Amino acid sequence: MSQQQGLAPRKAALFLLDKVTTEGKLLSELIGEGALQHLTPEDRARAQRLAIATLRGLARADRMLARFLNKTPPTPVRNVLRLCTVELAGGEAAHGVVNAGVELVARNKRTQSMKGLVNAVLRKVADEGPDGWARLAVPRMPGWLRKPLKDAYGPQVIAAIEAVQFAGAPLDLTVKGDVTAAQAALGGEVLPTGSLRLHDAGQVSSLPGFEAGDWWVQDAAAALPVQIMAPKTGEKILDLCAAPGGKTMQIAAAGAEVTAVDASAGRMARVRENLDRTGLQAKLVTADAFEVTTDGFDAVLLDAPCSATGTIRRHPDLPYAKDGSEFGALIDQQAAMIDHALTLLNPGGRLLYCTCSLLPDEGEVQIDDALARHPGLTVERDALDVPGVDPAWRTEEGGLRLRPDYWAERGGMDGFYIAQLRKPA
Ligand SMILES: C[S@@+](CC[C@H](N)C(=O)[O-])C[C@H]1O[C@@H](n2cnc3c(N)ncnc32)[C@H](O)[C@@H]1O
Repeated sequence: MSQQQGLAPRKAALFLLDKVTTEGKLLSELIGEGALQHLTPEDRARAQRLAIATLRGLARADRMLARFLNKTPPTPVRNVLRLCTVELAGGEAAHGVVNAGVELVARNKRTQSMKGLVNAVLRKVADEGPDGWARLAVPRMPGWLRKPLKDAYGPQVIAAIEAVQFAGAPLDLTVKGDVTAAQAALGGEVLPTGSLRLHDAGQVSSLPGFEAGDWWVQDAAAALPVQIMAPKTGEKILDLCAAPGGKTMQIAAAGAEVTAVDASAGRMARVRENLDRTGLQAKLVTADAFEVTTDGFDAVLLDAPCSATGTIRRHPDLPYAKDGSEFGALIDQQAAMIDHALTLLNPGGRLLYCTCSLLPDEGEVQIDDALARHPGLTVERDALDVPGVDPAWRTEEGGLRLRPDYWAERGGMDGFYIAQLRKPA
């Protein structure tokens, strides 16, 4: 690869890093807005990989760099150093990475005066090599997030979660038909809960069965809410926050009549694509959940908008893009959504509430509060009795707490909270 070719994905990765660390943008938003569209597919994939790897190793890169810096440089220079440090840690040829780092700061008028510093620091980082990197501590989550999670789970659990987050996530698939046939085609491991887990899967759309719609990507933890809800053929089920549609497809595949609602038209387009690819049926409604007034559903799935703090294994940008300031509003909205969802259910119907959050305020506390607000509402402990679910994951109020460090030796799982409520008949 020529020097010039190597620079384009690095420049794009830096653009992403700068936006995440200074403007609080998520990678998915930036990529959705077309931030990588000018690149070739190969460079696009490389830029994305670089940005993700850098964010995953950010705290460790800062620790390494702190040894060689007297003071923190301006963010654009700091991000070049972080990116190159992570590349060097991954075993990339030192001269190529150091030259690229110097070139990246030299090209920008505001940073070009620091190219000598970048050159000197990156040479020292290169001397440390992957071994020096491996000796450093596992990166910690930023304090704003680590503190409440440490209060909830204790320091040992948080260290275990951070280790899994740093390791990254394998690819989990939910298979529409026979999982052993899919395993024969794709390899991997069938998890105790029935998802198929692939390590080093590569490009998803090139995998056998993608075009045919035999499966869809869905973390094993994210597949559990619908397994717990256990939709039946002919039931009328409302999926109130449906996009991109993983759970909608599970409900449809079970033979239920599903109405999928989401407020985002862009994300709803993904549901349409997913249904078309898998040949599954659902009625799609692009609307705010609070505007939905059609009632008479046997079950409602409320996969509520949340902090997404359970998905950091796959989305290492989140701790750097967010600061917790939006979470209070999300928690209030979740409670209001539970109350609204209950109005759409038939008497005796079930409400499956879940969030991909690690914060008890978005899980256990929501269920405690909902039970207190709605006399006669009950929580269904027996529903949690599905294959592969460890009884130790159950919580006091009757839900399921899934943590990223569960199944750590297999690659972990997303953090999730799941509970099924029953409306009085
Ligand atoms: C956790 S995601 C849902 C994931 C989805 N259930 C799945 O399994 O693929 C939450 C979704 O809620 C949607 N959302 C946020 N606020 C909403 C609202 N007020 N009404 C409806 N949907 C909303 C977001 O657009 C997002 O797609």
